[in-house]
Amino acid sequence: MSAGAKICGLSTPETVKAAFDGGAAFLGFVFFAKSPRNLTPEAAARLVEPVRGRGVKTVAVTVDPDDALVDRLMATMRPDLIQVHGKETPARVREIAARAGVGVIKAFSVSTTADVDQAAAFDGVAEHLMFDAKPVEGSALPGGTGARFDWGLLSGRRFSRPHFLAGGLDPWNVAEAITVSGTPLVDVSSGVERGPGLKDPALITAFLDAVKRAKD
Ligand SMILES: O=C(O)c1ccccc1N[C@@H]1O[C@H](COP(=O)(O)O)[C@@H](O)[C@H]1O
Repeated sequence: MSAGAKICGLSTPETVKAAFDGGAAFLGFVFFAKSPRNLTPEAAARLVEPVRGRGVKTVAVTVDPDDALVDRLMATMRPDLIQVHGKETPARVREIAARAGVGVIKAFSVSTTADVDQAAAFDGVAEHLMFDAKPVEGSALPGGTGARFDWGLLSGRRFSRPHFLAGGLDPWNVAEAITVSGTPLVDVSSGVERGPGLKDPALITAFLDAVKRAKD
């Protein structure tokens, strides 16, 4: 069975359509002021309307979200999942899931085996775990930078629910990343862009085709 894919940082109807038509399992929308992909919850609500209830899961990507943002997202965009990409604890992940009434994707910054090990405390708490590359020192963004980590660190790792590999994936390397890591889910942002925050429908299609062809 091929891996499932999340296309992250969508901001136009054309790129939402390309991701949906290409068979993405998850569509991600970013709510982080420093990101070139930042949206308002109201803008994201308009973007997800055409695909709501059509089998694809929508994801609100956040960094240490406060309760006000969680409430606003649930009142407008109504995502299927909330991704948290900051320093959230297992207790905070539980709280966000209970408050929102939807599952949480907890992201980790990885450069060593120990970084992967820390995820054990969230297994069974978060709906999905996501392993992303550690950003370079001083980066304004915790994700969406195109940085990669050693995919082999995930080889043989099993969790109670399917996990994501993220960080520096693109249409040309994703098949190898799936083979090396054995990951069931992949996530991409900058690797399907022609400039910061500018998603390219043709690159989205190429990425999803490469995922379908990959062998795990
Ligand atoms: O994409 C962003 O701008 C972003 C902002 C804040 C938190 C997370 C963000 N992106 C996440 O990082 C992964 C990997 O990005 P890339 O493929 O290396 O560019 C992305 O898919 C999002 O989940």
